Amino acid sequence: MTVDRGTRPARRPVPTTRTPGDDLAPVDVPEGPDGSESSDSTESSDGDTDTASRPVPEATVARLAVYLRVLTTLLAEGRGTVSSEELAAAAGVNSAKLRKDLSLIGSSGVRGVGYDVSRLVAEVEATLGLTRPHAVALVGVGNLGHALAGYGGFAARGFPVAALFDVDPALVGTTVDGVEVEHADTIPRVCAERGVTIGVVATPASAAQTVCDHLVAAGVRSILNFAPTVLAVPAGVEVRKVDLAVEMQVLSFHVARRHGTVPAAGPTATPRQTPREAVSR
Ligand SMILES: NC(=O)c1ccc[n+]([C@@H]2O[C@H](COP(=O)([O-])OP(=O)(O)OC[C@H]3O[C@@H](n4cnc5c(N)ncnc54)[C@H](O)[C@@H]3O)[C@@H](O)[C@H]2O)c1
Repeated sequence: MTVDRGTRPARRPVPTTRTPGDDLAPVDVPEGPDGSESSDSTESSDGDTDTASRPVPEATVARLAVYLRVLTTLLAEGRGTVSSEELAAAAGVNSAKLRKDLSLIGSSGVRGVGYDVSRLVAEVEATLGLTRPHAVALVGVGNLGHALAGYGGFAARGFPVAALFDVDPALVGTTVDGVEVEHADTIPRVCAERGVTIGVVATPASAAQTVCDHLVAAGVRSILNFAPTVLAVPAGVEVRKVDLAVEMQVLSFHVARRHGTVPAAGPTATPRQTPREAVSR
């Protein structure tokens, strides 16, 4: 899966207050076996005038979102600065990795002081494209969709639910958290009118591609898909697939490995059971 980096806003200039060689300098941290960050791991931001044009690895993007959650809490508490160690601990990563991540977006701390919280929030938000809210349309207001639509945390983090769609006559016309459920036939018109930028698909798999096509036709370029199917989209449209069962399978793998029940070399081992469905992310 890829992350659309083309729309990333230009990085704000960062004052060069860091002392050369201080302990907050970006550190080269080798990444995991997927090698996802290897292409960027040997460069420091020192003297690099092209940080904003370099791709930010997807694993870093995911961690930036976690750092932002911690930072916004600190900001709300009135904190002016935070050390890399404190921020890393709160985010659940090691501090070298955190410094490396932040160096990739051109952020650096000051020795003995740490990072300026409000400036770091602005820099991470700019990198994640969060300088303006993203109107979200959710399609399929069933068990999952209803729960997602009613979760206030999305709006609080810049993703207000602007539209809800379903085809069930019993649902169309009802409201969830003040937003009316409209018929899915109106997706193109309503999404265009409300400037929807993110579509969430929470329909059965059989309806997901059609729904996705309607969202794309309405100009939606980012889709979060909960349905257990792979969606085909044109170039320039990003799809992220969420599958909690896959996450649990990964957890299961780690538990099994800890207990020594997973052979080191999988291909030669006798498979326990073939999964009914292979899900790609
Ligand atoms: N990714 C995950 O971790 C995860 C977890 C739970 C459920 N799911 C998936 O999410 C989807 C929804 O699950 P659920 O339990 O809420 O199902 P549900 O049956 O309760 O809800 C589905 C809703 O989609 C609506 N719908 C059907 N066709 C539609 C269309 N063409 N346009 C608009 N709406 C339409 C239905 O009327 C219904 O309200 C399923 O595909 C399910 O497999 C994924």
